[in-house]
Formats: sequence, structure tokens, C-alpha cells
Amino acid sequence: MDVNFSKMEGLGNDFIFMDDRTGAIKTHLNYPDIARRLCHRHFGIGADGIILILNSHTEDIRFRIFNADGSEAQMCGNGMRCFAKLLFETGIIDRPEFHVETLAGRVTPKVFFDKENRVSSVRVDMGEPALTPDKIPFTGLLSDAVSCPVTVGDDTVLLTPVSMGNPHAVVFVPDIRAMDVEKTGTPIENHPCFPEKTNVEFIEIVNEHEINMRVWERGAGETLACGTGACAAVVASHLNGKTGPEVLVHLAGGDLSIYWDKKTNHIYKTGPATFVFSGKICL
Ligand SMILES: N[C@H](CCC[C@H](N)C(=O)O)C(=O)O
Repeated sequence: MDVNFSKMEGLGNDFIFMDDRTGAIKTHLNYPDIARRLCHRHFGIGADGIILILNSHTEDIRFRIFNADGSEAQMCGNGMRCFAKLLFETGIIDRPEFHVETLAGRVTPKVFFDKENRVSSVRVDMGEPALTPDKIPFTGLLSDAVSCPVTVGDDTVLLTPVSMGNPHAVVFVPDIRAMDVEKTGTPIENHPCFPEKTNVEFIEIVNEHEINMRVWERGAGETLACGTGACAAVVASHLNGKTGPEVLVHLAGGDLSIYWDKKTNHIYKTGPATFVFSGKICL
């Protein structure tokens, strides 16, 4: 079966987009298998995940994401910016702001243009963070604290669990460059107190308006950026009294602007989205 695809990236977090509004791909193929095969950096196209464009009965369009290991995630912040740019520039959506159905609920991207009238950046209303253990889900002792000590091997790690529709464990460290992200992130990703596993963000506070971040992603490993993770990191940093609600997040792939509107409790994420190439692949 020949399938058309578009390869895009948001701060180096890269994805393969396929339009399955007809359902033809789903009818003949298996999304998790496609993700594992196409995301492979040597035997496939290479990406951190695949993203499907689907019809929605409740919103303007529907978004599904599968990580490189084939697991489905509820949401993807960097992927959503690329999704919005692709849909607007291909005419699937004919207005700059629209509503998207995701497993994390309604998400609302708005595209912005450069002088040549091309989409240069995208602001996404990411909805509200969730902090209650049942919503994350997280089974460790939290009580009313925002941070929780978790035993990881011979160590105790203090982490702040946050959901952006998908789970995140935010860990504050003195120097992110000194981190062995794989060695430290893997056992937290798979820790029993995260029954659906978790993404793991390592955060170094620069000042009350800036943080440095590295990320070990559930189902994808260390990536150059994580949009939902950057939102979770700002929520955790603010709740722990380390930053304000408006933060510039420095990631390996570039910067994201995050704003937590405390009146509405919605989080806004603004950053770039880049088209890399399109093609056709026989599956
Ligand atoms: N690995 C994530 C999905 C991708 C999220 C990330 N790439 C982003 O930009 O938000 C998870 O399993 O929840």
C-alpha cells in the first residue's frame, strides 16, 4: 500500500505525518507497527513518532500520535505546532485558529505568519494541567505536597508529577549538562508509581523567567525538545516557587515560550514548526 507522508520537526522533535481521514491506512495496516517501522533511524524514515490526521465528530479535526516504540500518547506539543502549520498550508484547514480533538481533550492552535505570509510560529492553547494523582496517573505518596520522593534503585529522587494529558515527572537538578539522561530517565519512565509510564524532564533553573531543560520521553528516549514536557516543567517550577508563570524554556533543539494563565488555568506554548520533506512510502 502506497502512503503519502510529510516529515516535519518542532525544535528537532521530529514526526511523520499521514492523512488517514479516509481510514484506508487503519483498514489495511496497524498504526503501532507503522510507527515502529517508519520511525527507525536506519531501516525507516526516522522520527520520534508518527502523527495521524483524522476526521473528528466534535472538533474541526482529530490528532493521534504514536511514539517511536509504537505506544500511543495522549498529546504532543511540538507535533501539534507542526500539525497546525501543515493543515493550514495544505488548505485542509482554512483559518489560522482552530480546534483539535486529542486524547488529552480539546487543544487550540493558532498559526502566525512571516513577511512572506508563511507560517513562522504557532501558539497552542494546551488546555489545563492536572496535578491530582488519579489524573496523572501517579500512585506515589503526594498528600498536598507538589513534590514527592521516589526510590529509584539505590537513590531517592524528588520529583513533581504533572499531567498535560500525558504524564510527566519533573526533576530539578543543578546542571543538566552533567546528567546521564538515559541512565536516570529510564528507571523513572518505567517506575511502578507511574502505571502508564511517564516522560521525565530534568530542569535547571536559570532565573525566575528562564529554565534549561533536557527530556527523556516515554516511548522515544532522549529527544531534542518536548512541548508538553516544557509546559509541565513550567507548572512544576512555578508551583515549587522557582519561577513565575511565564517562562522561556531552553531546550537542546531551541526555545519555547510558555505562559500559564492563572485566571483561566490554561497553558499557552509558542514556538516554531518546520517542514522538512514529503514523500510516498510503500507499506
Ligand atoms: N512521548 C510523549 C509523546 C510526545 C510528546 C512530546 N514530543 C511533545 O512535544 O509534547 C508521551 O508518550 O507522552
